[in-house]
Amino acid sequence: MTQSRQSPQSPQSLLSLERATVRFDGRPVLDAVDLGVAEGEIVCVLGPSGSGKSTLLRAVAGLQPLDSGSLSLDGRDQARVPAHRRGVGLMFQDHQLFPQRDVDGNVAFGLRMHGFPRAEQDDRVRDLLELVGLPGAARRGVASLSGGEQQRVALARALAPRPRLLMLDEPLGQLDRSLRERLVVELRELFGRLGTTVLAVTHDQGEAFALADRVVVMRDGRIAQSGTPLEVWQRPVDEFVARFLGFDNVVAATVSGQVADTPWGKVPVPEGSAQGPCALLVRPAGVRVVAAGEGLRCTVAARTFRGTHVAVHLSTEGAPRLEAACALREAPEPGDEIGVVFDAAEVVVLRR
Ligand SMILES: Nc1ncnc2c1ncn2[C@@H]1O[C@H](COP(=O)(O)OP(=O)(O)OP(=O)(O)O)[C@@H](O)[C@H]1O
Repeated sequence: MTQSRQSPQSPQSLLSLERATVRFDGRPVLDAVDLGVAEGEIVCVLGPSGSGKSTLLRAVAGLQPLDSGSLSLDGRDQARVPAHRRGVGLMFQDHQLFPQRDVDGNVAFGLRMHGFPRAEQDDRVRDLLELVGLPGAARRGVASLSGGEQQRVALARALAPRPRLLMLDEPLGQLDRSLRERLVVELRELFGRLGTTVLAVTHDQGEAFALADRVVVMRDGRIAQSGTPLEVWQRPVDEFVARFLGFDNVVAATVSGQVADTPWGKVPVPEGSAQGPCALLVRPAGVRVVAAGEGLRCTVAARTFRGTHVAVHLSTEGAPRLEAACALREAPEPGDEIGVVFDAAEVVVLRR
């Protein structure tokens, strides 16, 4: 497994979970999770529905007690610390703004709760609205704002009490794709500038990879893999993570030396790959189309335009379909008979 940069016990960890476990009806929904989040780090937790992401956030926020294991912030155990004393900020998917209040009333909410003097509240609200790109919006009613603007107000509200840890649950879930892509870049820049430590949960891998310093993939209450976006993308550890990331060229194989025996024939593997039976991933970029008569014989079944390339779906006798990533001008047509060779640099031997 790829190691995270911080061990859960690391003295630099702002947040540290050790064997954190939550059970519902006897079933572990968080199952002995070890996780450290360093000061200033942005960690995104990814995983399919029901894998325990929200339960993890709720446990850190103090909304869900652990059944066993421990959770500390700044090295202090939080078992007996109620939610409102943990100094963490939470922003949920449906951002739950107060519809009857204006923007100022929403952003200043936490500051009023904490008894900040009025002048300081006003200063902070002004600064935060500037920061999230809504200068001068303090008097607007939240109902008159667009979805993206409401999201920014929710973010300003979560940031206002200057939480030492900001937690985001599907922060951009409701928004359309182009707005999400823009906001995620802005968020990363904003958190970097403020030095905010962030633990975010999303099921959108694009969002997680764009936002995070480190990605944590969860499966059935456990951490399947943790690493930088590049590490996880380039070297998914097992078939679950590979398929979750959208890779479909995964087959059972047996590695011997620098070659794997697969239903697609012999596939070269990188030097030093683990030997013996495994699951094998061939990234679409490693499926190279060559002239018919060379390599593995395939027929083009379909093509999908993907903006930067064309995904070409290939059928071949007696083996699962293969996806190849082809340059826009070079993609073969459906029905074409072609040959395929594999590029070892794009092949990953996965843990069984
Ligand atoms: N209060 C509860 N009582 C019983 N079961 C619960 C409770 N809260 C969550 N669960 C169950 O725990 C599992 C994990 O739920 P959780 O909400 O943490 O998953 P998730 O990864 O956030 O999913 P999603 O992406 O759908 O929000 C699910 O099977 C869910 O049904």
